[in-house]
Amino acid sequence: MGTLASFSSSYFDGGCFLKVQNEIKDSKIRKFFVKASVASSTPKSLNFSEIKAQISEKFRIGVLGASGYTGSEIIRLLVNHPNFEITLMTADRKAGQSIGSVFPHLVTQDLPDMVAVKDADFSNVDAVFCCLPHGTTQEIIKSLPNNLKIVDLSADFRLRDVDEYKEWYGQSHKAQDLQKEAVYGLTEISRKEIQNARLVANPGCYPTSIQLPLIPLIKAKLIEVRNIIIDSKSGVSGAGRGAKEANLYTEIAEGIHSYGITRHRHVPEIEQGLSDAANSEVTVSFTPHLMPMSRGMQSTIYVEMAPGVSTQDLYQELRSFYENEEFVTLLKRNEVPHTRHVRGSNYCFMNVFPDRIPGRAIIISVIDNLVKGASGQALQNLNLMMGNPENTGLLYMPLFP
Ligand SMILES: NC(=O)C1=CN([C@@H]2O[C@H](COP(=O)(O)OP(=O)(O)OC[C@H]3O[C@@H](n4cnc5c(N)ncnc54)[C@H](OP(=O)(O)O)[C@@H]3O)[C@@H](O)[C@H]2O)C=CC1
Ligand SMILES: CC(=O)N[C@@H](CCC(=O)OP(=O)(O)O)C(=O)O
Repeated sequence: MGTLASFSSSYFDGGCFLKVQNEIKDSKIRKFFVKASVASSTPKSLNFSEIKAQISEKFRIGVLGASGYTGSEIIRLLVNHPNFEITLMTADRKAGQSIGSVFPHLVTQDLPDMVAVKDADFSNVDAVFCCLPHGTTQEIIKSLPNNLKIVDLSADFRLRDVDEYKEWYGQSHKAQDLQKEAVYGLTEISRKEIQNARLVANPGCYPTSIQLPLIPLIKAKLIEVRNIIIDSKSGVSGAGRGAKEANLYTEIAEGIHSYGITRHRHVPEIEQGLSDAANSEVTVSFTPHLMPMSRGMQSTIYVEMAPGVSTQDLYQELRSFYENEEFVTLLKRNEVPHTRHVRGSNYCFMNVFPDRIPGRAIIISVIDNLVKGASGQALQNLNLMMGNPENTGLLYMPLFP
């Protein structure tokens, strides 16, 4: 099998993987190569024992809430991950079912059946993605073995102030010690802290699309922190898979509507992140809208620039802040970000435009709410926490058309 090393180097050096792929007889090793092809960071050449070691030493991953939209999205990403292997999946009403029966698009995957959280065996798991509704999440996380690394996709550990949590989420926090430990996981902003965290609070989808463009501009003092107006739009998968009358096709199709006006629970999360960046209290006007599309999110943000600052300055700042970032892309001047151009990917596309009113600018950012707004960013974070290159398993191009 010494030839494997040359297969690997010929693939990694020459990009001729498809040609050699069929010559690799061992299906497990072939699978490894297929998976490695999505990880840009895979070493240039590996010998056989290194390959074996990588195959057998995958981290064992639990997905809590595998029967939901963010759960199924993390599974979609994980099945092609070279260093992670799903060993546990949980559901609530759908406990006992196979993933293929609940999500037919995943029927080809050989995965464990879903079990109830109370019946889950965590001895077989190194890390979990917690894709559960807020409120229930904190109690479940509190009951997990404390050697597990956790990325929580719910809102339960995002707000540092437990009184604020109570005010916006209508219940007292039941895991306040863990809340103190949690690191807010906006990857591009808090990479170092995330690397050393045991529990990461993955940001909400709206806050991700809003904070990514605003934090660098606020830190550089290029925009006024008063008078920030944010208009956001989300696809319906943002509301989860649970059946709700308000999310019926007839209620969503052929129109859009605003909701949560002045009181959406992402307001304190957005203000917490922007206030940290400003080192002073920031308040925002934020109105989300529901769009007749399954996935995608756009935030259109109206800001007042600091005296003497131009949109060119905002553009330059975002360009230098994100120039080495894999997943945040500042488009060329005048190019308009579209949600359809990031669909199914972990990218955030953004741009800055001069307003007609002097001194004001309009910033547009787009993400896929289920990927950069949820499961993709969660995987980016767990990669960091487990010592993997951050982009591992995330280099899918957007699905278009
Ligand atoms: N959808 C999105 O775009 C985003 C969602 N989030 C957050 O991620 C989390 C998951 O969201 P999403 O996947 O959309 O939600 P879904 O409603 O689609 O899925 C919820 C999951 O949790 C399980 N579940 C529900 N109640 C319980 C319970 N009491 N005990 C154990 N398991 C339970 C469900 O199981 P079963 O199906 O068997 O009932 C299902 O697997 C939420 O906190 C959400 O706010 C964050 C960012 C974006
Ligand atoms: C369209 C839609 O309903 N979206 C959800 C936000 C999704 C999200 O990010 O929620 P978490 O904060 O729980 O993670 C909402 O407005 O509540």
